[in-house]
Amino acid sequence: MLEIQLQEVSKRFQYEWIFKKLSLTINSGDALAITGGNGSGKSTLLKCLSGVIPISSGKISFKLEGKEIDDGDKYKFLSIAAPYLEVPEEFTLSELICFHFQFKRPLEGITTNDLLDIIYLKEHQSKQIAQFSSGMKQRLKLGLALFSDVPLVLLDEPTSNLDQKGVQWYQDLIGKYKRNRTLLVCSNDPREYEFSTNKIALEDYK
Ligand SMILES: Nc1ncnc2c1ncn2[C@@H]1O[C@H](COP(=O)(O)OP(=O)(O)OP(=O)(O)O)[C@@H](O)[C@H]1O
Repeated sequence: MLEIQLQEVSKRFQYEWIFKKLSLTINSGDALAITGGNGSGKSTLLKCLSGVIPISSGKISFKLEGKEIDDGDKYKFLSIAAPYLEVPEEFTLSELICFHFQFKRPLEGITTNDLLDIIYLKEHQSKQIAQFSSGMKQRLKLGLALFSDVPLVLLDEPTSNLDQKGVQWYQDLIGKYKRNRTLLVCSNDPREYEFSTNKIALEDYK
């Protein structure tokens, strides 16, 4: 059971405040939509939450079964799919999945073969990622994030580069595999977060 608490969290780049005094509790199993116009700070907030970049003030705490997790260990409990996160292009698909699951265990009961089927890329398993289309890469990123056995899944613009079939696939995937995990989705597209249980708009924290 992972609980995330944000206490008066603010972030600025040089003299530009991106968001200010954001306080929020995200309970285990919540599906939170983080909305806001272009440039409002959605990706910045996700990066702060994952520990990729520091916050300017306030506190973000992760508590697992009531015990606070050290900042340096937070990455172990989360997975991310985002447009700015690249996957190593020199690997084949099978090699990459195998590599990824050496660091993050797959969801219980899911094998590499299952994942290849679910992301409908089985016939491309021996192809180098460099030769993937943008939609194929996106299905791969979503698959790796959702099928990692972590209590927190962070998704930034999850349907970017997906066609209509891909959007439907994404919605079905969340329905089937969210399980009891916490999900945070940064988005401007309601189709990406229609399942959400809570929603914040970053315009409210300027
Ligand atoms: N490393 C950085 N240095 C300086 N400014 C930055 C940096 N990263 C982001 N910003 C600024 O922070 C603001 C928020 O950007 P961010 O990418 O978080 O917005 P967003 O809501 O995710 O936008 P979009 O919907 O277009 O993806 C922008 O003004 C952006 O220029």
